[in-house]
Amino acid sequence: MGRATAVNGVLDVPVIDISAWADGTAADRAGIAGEIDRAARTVGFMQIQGHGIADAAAHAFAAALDAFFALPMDEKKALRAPSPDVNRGYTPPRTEKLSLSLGVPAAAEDLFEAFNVGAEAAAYPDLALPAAHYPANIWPALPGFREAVEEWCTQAGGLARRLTGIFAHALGLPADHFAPFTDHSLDVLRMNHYLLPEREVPLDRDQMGMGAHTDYGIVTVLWADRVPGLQILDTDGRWHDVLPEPGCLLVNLGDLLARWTNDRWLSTLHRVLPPTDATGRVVRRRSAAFFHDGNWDAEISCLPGCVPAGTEPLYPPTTVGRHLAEKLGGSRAGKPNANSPREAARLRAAKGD
Ligand SMILES: O=C(O)CCC(=O)C(=O)O
Ligand SMILES: [Fe+2]
Repeated sequence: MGRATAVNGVLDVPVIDISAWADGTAADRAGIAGEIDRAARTVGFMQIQGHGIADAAAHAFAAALDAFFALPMDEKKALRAPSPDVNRGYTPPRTEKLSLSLGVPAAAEDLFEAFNVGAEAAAYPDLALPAAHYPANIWPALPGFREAVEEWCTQAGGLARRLTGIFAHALGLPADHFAPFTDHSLDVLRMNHYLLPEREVPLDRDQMGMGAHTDYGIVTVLWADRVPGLQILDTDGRWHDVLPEPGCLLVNLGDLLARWTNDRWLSTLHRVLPPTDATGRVVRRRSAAFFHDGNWDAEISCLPGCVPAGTEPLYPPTTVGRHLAEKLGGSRAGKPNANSPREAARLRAAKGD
């Protein structure tokens, strides 16, 4: 595992321009893959420039997200999933505890409200996928909302898939290595909104916007307001603020890449503090995490080249479906996940704020 560069205590989340990936020379591609490998080994987060997603798609998506969260609470609550196991629809504020996805208790429910959409079994009629893992989406009756959100999923999903091609190169694997793990990937978009009504009492110190967690899948494409709140944990156990540079999308690696690479690549712990202004008032912040999580039935075990001779892999084999169910059972259904001991230990060892 490498070490991230901090300058005056501020962690450098590398900006990586991938625009030359498609048509560049072999040297261009090797350069991009090398930068990705370095960021993946040292930080687990990166800022992708040259991603090719038009500003117009981001603006239309942000407008849709605003229109949704501005709906009256009773209309939003009518869009809740029938049970917490169904990772779709609306999640009211103070419903989830993300740190339970690691099995670490939290004093209070996380502040965020969210709206989730994802891959549906109906999109793969030939595969007879289980509806429990690929449930139908729940859409609000907001003109243009579904179109803007689906377009964002197409764009973010395209970027995630392009990135897995770069990851394969960076790991010395065939270009299409990840294809059999992702041809019916369980992708989910979680739109997050951090806001408190004016009348709320001041927040407790341990109130989280979103509790500490790692992302569960392969790779996350994270669109976020340039409002402080997001923090990532470095390999020395210190939290650092992260703000995306204008025009960049944040990208972070999820647990499956850590498992495949035996922690050569990092699934970085992150959290969101309640976003506040200089006077300590909570201000509005928006983000949207597109999770490229892999096929629910894909088996995940360590890549052969990543286990040093004479040692055992750091993680036991699992399937995407089992791993996601354990994680979501923690965050959404309040059942502490006992199967993330390595990530939980990293959080427990984190230094105070
Ligand atoms: O709000 C953010 O910036 C991060 C959100 C996040 O980590 C998530 O949705 O998994
Ligand atoms: Fe996350």
